[in-house]
Amino acid sequence: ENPCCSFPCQNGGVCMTMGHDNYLCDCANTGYYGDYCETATFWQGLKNLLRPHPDTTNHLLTDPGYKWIWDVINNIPFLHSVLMRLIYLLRAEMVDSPAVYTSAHTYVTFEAAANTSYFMRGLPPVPTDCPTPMGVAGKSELPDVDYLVERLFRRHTFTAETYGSNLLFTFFAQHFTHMFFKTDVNRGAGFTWGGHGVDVSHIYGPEKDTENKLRAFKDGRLKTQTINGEEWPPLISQSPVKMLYPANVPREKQFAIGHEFFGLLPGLFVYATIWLREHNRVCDVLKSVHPEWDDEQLFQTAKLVILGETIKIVVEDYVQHLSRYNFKLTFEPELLFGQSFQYQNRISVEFNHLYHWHPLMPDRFNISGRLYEMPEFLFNTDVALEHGLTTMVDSFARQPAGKMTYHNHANVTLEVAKDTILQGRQLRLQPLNEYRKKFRLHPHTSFGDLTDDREIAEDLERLYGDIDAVEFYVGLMVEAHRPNSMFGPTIIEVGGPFSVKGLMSNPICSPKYWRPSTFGGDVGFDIIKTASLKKLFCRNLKGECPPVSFSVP
Ligand code: HEM
Ligand SMILES: COC(=O)[C@@H](C)c1ccc(-c2ccccc2)c(F)c1
Repeated sequence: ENPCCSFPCQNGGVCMTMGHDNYLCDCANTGYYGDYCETATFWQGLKNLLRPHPDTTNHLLTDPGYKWIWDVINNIPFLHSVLMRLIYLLRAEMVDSPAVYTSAHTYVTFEAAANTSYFMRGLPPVPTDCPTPMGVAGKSELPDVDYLVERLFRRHTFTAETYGSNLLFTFFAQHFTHMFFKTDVNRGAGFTWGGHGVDVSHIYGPEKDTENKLRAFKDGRLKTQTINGEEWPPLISQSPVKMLYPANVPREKQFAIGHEFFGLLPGLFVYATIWLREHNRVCDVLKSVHPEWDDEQLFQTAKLVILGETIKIVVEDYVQHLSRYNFKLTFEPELLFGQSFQYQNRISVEFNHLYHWHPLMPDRFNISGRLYEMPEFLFNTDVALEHGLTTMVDSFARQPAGKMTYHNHANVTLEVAKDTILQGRQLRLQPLNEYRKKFRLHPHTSFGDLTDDREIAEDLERLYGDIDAVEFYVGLMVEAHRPNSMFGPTIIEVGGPFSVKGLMSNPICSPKYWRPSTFGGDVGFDIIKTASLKKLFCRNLKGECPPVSFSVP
């Protein structure tokens, strides 16, 4: 058997087989040494002393008892900037850049860096010639997936998200992440057809041809149609882009949106419409300042402003909400100028899997008193037009999201959960505990340490046999949440680095882009710097603006 199957090398050391029975741990550039890279060098030891355990950091940042400290720090610009820069750098450094692994190789390849059809891998696949599917731990067979989904995921009664997250949050998560989580099902789970970052392809299309079909080619604007006095996305008859609708949706009810899958839910349609209106609004603002500009310059510049607004809102509204930090998170690319930072990103398959937040979805939707069961809501292209956008937003703002935990998958999403586990097996993802170690968390020592539900702990023990054999997605879904947190520690400590790196490594954050002239002067730059979720909606809705935020009012 392959001696690297037990993942013997610690602290980022690389396991290299030496003949059929031996191995070597390559500790180069890790700050550690020894047979297993287990001993810290002097400087690494010092750094380790200065860096509190992630659970401690999270506690300090989220526990209400310390809120007053952060209220002070948030108002001391110098101190706030130092800490914000630290978060950027400490999170981003945990993400390999350039990418080193693909799902097809257990060793470093140039292909990993060069071939963007691959999702990146945070950890290489489990070698194929190992005693068990998870390396050496656990049984020779992994648990039956159907049993796992029924036993762990099926929702019995809806559990609301602890801190009041609403459906605006749920649909924002789905809408935003589908911009870069685009598994190329034809090639397999390790492949993507997406663009590896915040490229706003979900608004403008995945490539130039779609973008050209969505454009009006007048004043920089995107095509719209007016229905009941409101602007909406065009129909595919006006913009013949590829859209995935089921056969029961007639063509004259099929809308043209930047992402082919966004006919799936009215929540995605609402966000697509809001961003479409915002793009056209920005074009009008830019045109008033630059009457000399042609359609192309107005379009390209508005697109850059929309991209900037997206990252601003994701950092300061969305991640601020889900991290539950009392420290104010800010989008300030200038903090990284002069630092060693790579403005490049690669989406990893582990980030994709950990972001399968289907439990956030309710079983039915309450649109101003009218209840829609899931089957009636899916691919429904009438509901938003019937109620009007303002009512849709108001209803989503008031409806609670589901909690990201076990026994909370709506029926219609059970199949997806099953798919995710199967894909994890196909991709030979390493056990949850190996990811915890890579992201500086202690490995779980027992099933009781992993989940707070005793019956599930006993059941998983019987199924997996060893805590070191628990699979990635299954482990994430049952993991006990941290106090004051929406998720388990592994989702936060693994998702955090991928999220922060993906946001701050965007080209517009680099010194050559991040300046007024890129965005049409201060007018465009200020739209980005003052963007917020509330403004995004309230500037683009008719009538009185609903209570827009990511929490129920
Ligand atoms: C009723 C609501 C939803 C339905 C019916 C649904 C359905 C699906 C389906 C059918 C897939 C493809 C599954 C596969 O074959 O791999 C998928 C993928 C995915 N879903 Fe959902 N989903 C819903 C809500 C959400 C939400 C709220 C999120 C939150 C982030 C989310 C995140 C994802 C992600 C990250 C993927 C992987 C996409 C890819 O790699 O191509 N989904 N979903
Ligand atoms: C991890 O600490 C951080 O850096 C904070 C700011 C942070 C950042 C990002 C996330 C995050 C995790 C999973 C998916 C999306 C975002 C998160 F949960 C926390």
